[in-house]
Amino acid sequence: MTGRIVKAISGFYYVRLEDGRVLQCKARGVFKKRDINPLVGDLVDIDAQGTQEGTITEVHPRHSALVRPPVANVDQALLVVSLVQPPLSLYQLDKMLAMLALSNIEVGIGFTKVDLPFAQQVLDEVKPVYTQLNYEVLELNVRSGVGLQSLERFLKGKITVLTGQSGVGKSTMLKTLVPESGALTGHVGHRSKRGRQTTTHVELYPYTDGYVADTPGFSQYDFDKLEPTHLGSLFREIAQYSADCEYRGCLHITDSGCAVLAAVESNQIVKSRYHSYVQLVKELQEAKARRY
Ligand SMILES: Nc1nc2c(ncn2[C@@H]2O[C@H](COP(=O)(O)OP(=O)(O)OP(=O)(O)O)[C@@H](O)[C@H]2O)c(=O)[nH]1
Ligand SMILES: [Zn+2]
Repeated sequence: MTGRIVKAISGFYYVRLEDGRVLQCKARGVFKKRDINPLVGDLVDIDAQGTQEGTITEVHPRHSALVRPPVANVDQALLVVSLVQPPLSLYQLDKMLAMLALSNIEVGIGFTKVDLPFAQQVLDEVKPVYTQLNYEVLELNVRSGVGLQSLERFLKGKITVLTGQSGVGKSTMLKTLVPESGALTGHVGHRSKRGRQTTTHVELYPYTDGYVADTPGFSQYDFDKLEPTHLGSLFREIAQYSADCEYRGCLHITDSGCAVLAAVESNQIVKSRYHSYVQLVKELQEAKARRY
């Protein structure tokens, strides 16, 4: 039988079969020897023992694997961002887009709380910036169900991780999409704020022949080790214009004659995006300095 690992806790893997049953499984001992570590998201073969338990006998090849959070075969992320309450931080948004680009995950942006005062104004300002960069942008009011059809289309048949800052509406969204989700685990990663950074608990919830993953968030660990000169490749428009930048190893911040700077001055690159980029270059330089 073949199934998908939807949860892993203390050496047990919870494998969901095509008929919807979930079996509690152990991994075969030989995996350790072969250095195979089954991950949530893996497609696996199992031998069932009775109706509740089984043994994982084979792990199918993965098309991707994230380390922090540990989850395999993720197709895309939905970056959940609230327009107001908490207020939109373009810097945080651009930083998370860059982090997801580093992990090589496709990403859509879900703006939430469109129903609240001033949200529409904020949306009108920022939406064109990101659609112009070819990000899929969803407008959502998770409480009342506005935008749920576009969300359903976005999630269909894919394994999607929900990510975003605290308070933006991820749990509300998950509860709306998968009403049982709250009852099952109580969102280990989300509820205990103090334990949040240390827990690596990931759970996949079946949704319209795909899965939605509830994760404690993406780690900054690998991002902080990034060379500042590589950051430009994670900003779509900066990557595009830096092809015309003649300086090797250019940070596109000070050199006159830099093609990226020229594009910023002529408004072909949006100023807020460039500000986020410059701020992040500084942070990476500081992180690098701390390492030596
Ligand atoms: N008005 C409005 N409120 C929303 C919407 N989505 C979520 N909320 C509210 O925003 C608050 C935070 O939502 P959560 O779903 O807990 O946010 P979260 O992203 O899971 O936050 P953490 O658990 O801290 O990671 C709750 O009071 C929700 O009811 C929305 O679209 N519109
Ligand atoms: Zn340059």
